[in-house]
Amino acid sequence: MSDRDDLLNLIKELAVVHGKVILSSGQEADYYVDLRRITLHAKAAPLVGRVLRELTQDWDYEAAGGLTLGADPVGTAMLHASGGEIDSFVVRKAEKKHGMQQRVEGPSVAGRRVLVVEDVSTTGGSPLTAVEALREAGADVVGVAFIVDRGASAAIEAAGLPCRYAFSLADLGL
Ligand SMILES: O=P(O)(O)OC[C@H]1O[C@H](OP(=O)(O)OP(=O)(O)O)[C@H](O)[C@@H]1O
Ligand SMILES: O=C(O)c1cc(=O)[nH]c(=O)[nH]1
Repeated sequence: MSDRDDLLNLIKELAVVHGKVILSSGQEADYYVDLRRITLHAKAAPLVGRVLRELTQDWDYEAAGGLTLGADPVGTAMLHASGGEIDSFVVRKAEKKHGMQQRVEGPSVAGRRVLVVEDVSTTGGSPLTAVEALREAGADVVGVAFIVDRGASAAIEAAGLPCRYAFSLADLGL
């Protein structure tokens, strides 16, 4: 079995939760894909890194990350995966008020080509918030990549950014 097959099986087994939930956007839904159960899982996290590196292997970027918290272990998994050295970064939901007062944490992204990642995206609001903060920090955003697309890829593309994802809702049987 491939890394992609192994990751898909783990997501189906561990992360799909049925029942009424409120999503980040305020929308109501009948199921949740809790990918923190995957991105923080000993066996699944390395698969996330390899699958997203493979998915974006023809894109030229020097660092990967996104809006905290869902994106954080995705960027870190990619940093640890083979395929050439990349950094990671964390985009805070708001600028830190003390210390270095950064919105984007990690090695500087100014003047560098970066990839925005997410665990799962529904509206595109979270990755597009990260894109805006990264551009303000002087980064060149080359594209956006998710583990699961819950419908956001059209909004990302409408904003003029290429978007790729490892799995659709149909892949998950949802
Ligand atoms: O913004 P959307 O494109 O619709 O995507 C949904 C967002 O919801 C989740 O995070 P959540 O807002 O629950 O916050 P967390 O990462 O801090 O847990 C997920 O990690 C995405 O960031
Ligand atoms: O839209 C969201 O907030 C959302 C949906 C989902 O399935 N999983 C998740 O972590 N967030």
